[in-house]
Amino acid sequence: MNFSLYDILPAYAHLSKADLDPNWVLAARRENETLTDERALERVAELNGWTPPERISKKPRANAFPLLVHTGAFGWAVAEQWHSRNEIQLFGGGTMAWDDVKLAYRQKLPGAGNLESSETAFAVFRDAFMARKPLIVAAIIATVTINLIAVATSLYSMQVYDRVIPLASYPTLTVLTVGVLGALLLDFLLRSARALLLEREAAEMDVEISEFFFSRAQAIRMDARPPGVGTFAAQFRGLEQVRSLLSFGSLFAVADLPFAAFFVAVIWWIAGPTVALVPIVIFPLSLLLAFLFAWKIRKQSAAAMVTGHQKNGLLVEAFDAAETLKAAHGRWHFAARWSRLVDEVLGQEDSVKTWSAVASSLFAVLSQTSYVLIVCVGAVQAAQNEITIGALIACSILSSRINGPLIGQLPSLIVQASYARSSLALLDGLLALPVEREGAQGVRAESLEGPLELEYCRFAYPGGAAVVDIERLRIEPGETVALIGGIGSGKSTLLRLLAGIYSPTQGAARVGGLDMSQIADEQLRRHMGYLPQDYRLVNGTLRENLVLGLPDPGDEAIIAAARKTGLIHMVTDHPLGLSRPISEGGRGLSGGQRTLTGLTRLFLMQPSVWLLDEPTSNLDATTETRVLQGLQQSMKSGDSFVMVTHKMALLSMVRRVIVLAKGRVWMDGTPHDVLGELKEKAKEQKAIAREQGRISAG
Ligand SMILES: Nc1ncnc2c1ncn2[C@@H]1O[C@H](COP(=O)(O)OP(=O)(O)OP(=O)(O)O)[C@@H](O)[C@H]1O
Repeated sequence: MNFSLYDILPAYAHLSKADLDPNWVLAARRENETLTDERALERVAELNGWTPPERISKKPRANAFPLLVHTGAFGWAVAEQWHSRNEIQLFGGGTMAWDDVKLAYRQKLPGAGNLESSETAFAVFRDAFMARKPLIVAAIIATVTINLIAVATSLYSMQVYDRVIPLASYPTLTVLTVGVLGALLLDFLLRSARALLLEREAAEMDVEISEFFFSRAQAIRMDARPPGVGTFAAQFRGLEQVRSLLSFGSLFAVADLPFAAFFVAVIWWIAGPTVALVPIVIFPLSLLLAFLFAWKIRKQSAAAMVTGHQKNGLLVEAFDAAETLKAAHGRWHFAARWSRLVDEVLGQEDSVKTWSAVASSLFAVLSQTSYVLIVCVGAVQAAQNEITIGALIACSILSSRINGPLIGQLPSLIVQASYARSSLALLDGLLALPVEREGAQGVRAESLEGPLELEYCRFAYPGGAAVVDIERLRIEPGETVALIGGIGSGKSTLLRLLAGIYSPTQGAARVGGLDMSQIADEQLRRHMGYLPQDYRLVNGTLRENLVLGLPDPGDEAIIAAARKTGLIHMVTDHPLGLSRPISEGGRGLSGGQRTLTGLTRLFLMQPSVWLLDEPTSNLDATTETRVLQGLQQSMKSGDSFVMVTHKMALLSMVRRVIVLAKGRVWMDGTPHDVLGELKEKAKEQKAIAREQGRISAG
């Protein structure tokens, strides 16, 4: 039998603790790939946009496993570890001689980033940078050579003035000119190669870093997410600010810094300490001033950045809540807030701009002053025959090299550095937020079958009091439960805790005896089918929304599920059917249509635990009946079912009702008992109200 990647890649992802996108197969299936041949992995990586697989040519060490191996006889397999000196252990049982392995690969799967690391944002950039050591070494060699060539051109001028002109020595001039032109050609080639190579690498670094931060942001625990979407998104722009500071252009400027000392040494060597004293004083003075400016604008640039993010947040909110704003005639209120923020940003940026303009002029003047003083001091020395005219010319050329490139870029570098510093602090804040189940690193249990349990479970939103406080709650497999209670009593929050979307602030939430916070997210999500109250769709097609995060079951299964929920009308009413486009957030669809899409997705998913938050609140009576029948058909006998509802009529479809009040379990029993108790309580309250009415009337 010839095993294909279809069979073994999920096992490889499982062993490498990676979160394999279930739709990875789609692209290959579209191309009718069998994925059994030697090149299959390279093609899969290319079709899915993954980084190309790393070929392992030498005998791997124990820490290099798991590996994907291809053998001529059996096709693809996953090597788990060494079995003996020359044999490898294969996933699913069996061993194989290493010599029989034709090809071995390591494949980096997207999202398999080291998300649990508590690195700082700076460390993320630094590591990406340091991972490219050979290139950095090449860049350093090029930088050294380019600077040496700069010395060569100044020495050329010195020789021309001192040796060629006085003696009219044309052969020497020819030799020197050819030599220096050759050096300039080399300079051009080195600069171009350095820029080309490094910019290409910089683009790769960008992809790597932005993917890291994107996955990290997506992995942030739901209950720890910052509330402002727009503000949160704007923080991401900080990545670009840091990136532009760390661009190779600015790094070259900084790399030139040590050469300033080298050029001063050359000036000293050519013209002696008196001339060298000029750059020795002016260069450090420029640097000192640069640090002073940086310190001066730091506070303002940080403030401008925060306000800029708030501006972005307001913009997103204004678009998101456009309908409410229009209905409430609240546009002016937002316009006023917008103008206030714009003024604030302008005010804060104003001082940054002023200081950077002052810095620009000052550095330009300092650079000129350095040149003038070198010429002036050099002229005195030349007049006293202490140095030659050639040496004077060479020193003036070198002075422009000391103050030129770096000092010229300093003002913009200072501003960039200041913004980048604030951005790094914000990105650090993002990295400090707790992530779900450490990305893909959680425990992968054999099975999650078993009860849902909460024990001494308290949950509070950031900065708030506990909204759920439950000592013990156990929902057995196969149980059907309705969660009811007044508005704001904590039903939705409790459902999210049961779904593992939120983690308890105190206590534990378990499924099948395992703490949910320990279980790999992907396994937990496959087990738990959670339908939020306001189901949002994502930009794409209806089909994409229906199979989001699921292995594509094919159109027939989708249509069958859509028939069960009634979503089928939405499919047949549109000329594009399942390919009907869905706009961001599912705008353009009714609330009921969005809920049906979410429900159909759950039917396709076939979870073991169904957690539905007011699933029928947007549905008409006929659709509600159809959906409930569909649910009963779709649920397997051991599936647990928990539904938040305000509709008392729905209690007949469950065996247990839990009533919440102020986040605590107030009543818990069969629908008959709970409804009876609720009626009793209502009667008591009426009697108390009547009594109070009589007393106050009397
Ligand atoms: N994202 C949030 N941040 C802060 N507080 C929240 C958040 N979501 C809900 N709350 C608060 O938690 C409490 C419980 O809210 P929850 O949505 O769980 O109640 P509920 O019983 O589902 O209400 P409803 O019947 O209105 O849907 C409420 O007081 C609410 O104000």
